Amino acid sequence: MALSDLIDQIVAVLRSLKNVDFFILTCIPIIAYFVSSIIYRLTFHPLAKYPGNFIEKISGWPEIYYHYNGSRHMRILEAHNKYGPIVRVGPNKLDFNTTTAVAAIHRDKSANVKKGDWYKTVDAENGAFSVQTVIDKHEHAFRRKMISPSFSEAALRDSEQFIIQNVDIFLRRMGEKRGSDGWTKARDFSEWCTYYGFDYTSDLAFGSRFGLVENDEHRYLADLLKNLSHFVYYAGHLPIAPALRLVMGTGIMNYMPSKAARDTHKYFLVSTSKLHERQALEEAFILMESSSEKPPKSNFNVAPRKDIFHYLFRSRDPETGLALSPNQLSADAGLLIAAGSDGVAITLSAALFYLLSYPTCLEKLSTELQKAFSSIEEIRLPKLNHCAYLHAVIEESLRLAPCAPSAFPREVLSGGIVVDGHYIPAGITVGTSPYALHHNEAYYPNSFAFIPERWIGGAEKVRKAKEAFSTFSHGTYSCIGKSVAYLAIKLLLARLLWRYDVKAAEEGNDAGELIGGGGAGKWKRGKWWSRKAEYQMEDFLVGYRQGPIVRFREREIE
Ligand code: HEM
Repeated sequence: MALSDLIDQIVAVLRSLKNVDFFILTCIPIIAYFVSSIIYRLTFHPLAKYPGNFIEKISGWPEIYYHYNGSRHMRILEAHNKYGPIVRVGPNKLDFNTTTAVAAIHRDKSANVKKGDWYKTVDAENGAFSVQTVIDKHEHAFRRKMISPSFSEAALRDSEQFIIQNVDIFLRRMGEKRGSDGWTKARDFSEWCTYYGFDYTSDLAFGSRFGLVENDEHRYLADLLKNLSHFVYYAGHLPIAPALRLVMGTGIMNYMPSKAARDTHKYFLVSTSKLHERQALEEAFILMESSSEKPPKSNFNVAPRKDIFHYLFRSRDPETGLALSPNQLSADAGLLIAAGSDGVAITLSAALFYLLSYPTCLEKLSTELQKAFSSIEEIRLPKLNHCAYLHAVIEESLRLAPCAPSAFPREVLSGGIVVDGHYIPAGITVGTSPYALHHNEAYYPNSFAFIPERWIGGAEKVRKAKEAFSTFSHGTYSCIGKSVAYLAIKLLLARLLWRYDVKAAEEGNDAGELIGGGGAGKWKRGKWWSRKAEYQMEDFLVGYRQGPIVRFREREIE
């Protein structure tokens, strides 16, 4: 059909409409609005001069789709490679790929920015913000002060023995189901590390483990958290987010058409019920202490452990004497389970993937561990922190697979901000993306290669690498659990490789590649996940992953 025939037919249909006047009166203004806003965004908008993909300059929808589809981190990197260090990634959004921008936006504690509105959706289920999602700067300072005692030196020292118990349970499971050749059956290491993440975190936060490593009763939690991350990641940017927040935390969530939305609701019910369990123990103990009649020995007359909530229940604002509200405690409970589990699990899986891909690095690390420790029990602090190569392997894994790979939104406040010599006015969202920074060749030459040596030796080389390293973020809002994370990663990786030989499993991998990399397993899904030598992640706020699929064999101890 010729174009003119098609147009004639459309006109005929329009003419046949009874309310043709109404149709024209409503359509024309809508079309005019869209056309004029596109023209404005490309011409007079304060970000008009910045480079970026056309579609992202004129609309925020592509970015929402990237949040949904898991490819955001790789698209941002591609945009930087194409357009340079400053890229317009949305009509009102800039992403920077320089260490000077990291300093201006994150390291500078007086930076004229606040957390973006997206944070409002993350904890809407709890009716209160967590320490991570609270937007008001003074309120955040208060929350950070309240949670700090849980992450003191003393608390870290206390937590080591509990992490070790979790590591030992994990190692026993890894050694099960051996064949006649001594090698165990194949297992998805990322899945088991996720279970470990939930177990050690619940142990440190609430003094009792979920027990995912031992049995499957609570393994559904892994899916709940993945779906929650995915849901809040994209839904927090939807134009209907304010309305959505009104129903979050209510029973309506159980009837939402999206499973991810329903799972978000379930996740917070579980984290809050874990908190209530811990609180009941605390209250029963306090009651027992104040009572003149001591009850027979039971769970309740043993002092609860000095876990994270032990400190949080006792924290008071020194000026007002205020404690955290029940909703604020619930929000922190949900955050702590998520924050403590995923980052550690991703790093461990990525580390094993790269060590198997780079056998000389594996050999070097194993030798360091065998030399440093004569028994597995010796593998603990402070000696653990003297293993330079172990530390370098972990830094390199955190660099290549940063747990939260894309920028967290920071909104410029009234008065603007200058970043890399550019004045950015109020209302614009700015950010730096760890995945893009970590693949910036100026800071990490041969950036896709796994080179732990980047983190050892030459002072200038290491200084440069550290400056761009953004996995834990920087400044006021940086990760408060960083030392716990390093301890949980180091203890598991060192004890695992001290005790077991490890190899990639052969089956399930028709491309002959290590699962976890592009080209293998589920990652056969197109251009964004095609780098075969890279540990692949889907960016759903935190990275979701698969593999490596591995086997273990008890090492012969000389
Ligand atoms: C490899 C592991 C980890 C990584 C990569 C990581 C990364 C991060 C990042 C990037 C932030 C800043 C988020 C933002 O700007 O919105 C953050 C905040 C936070 N993380 Fe971690 N984290 C890890 C482990 C942990 C652990 C083990 C805990 C506690 C048990 C924890 C607790 C927190 C808390 C409470 C915050 C909020 C801090 C604040 O806003 O003041 N994280 N983390």
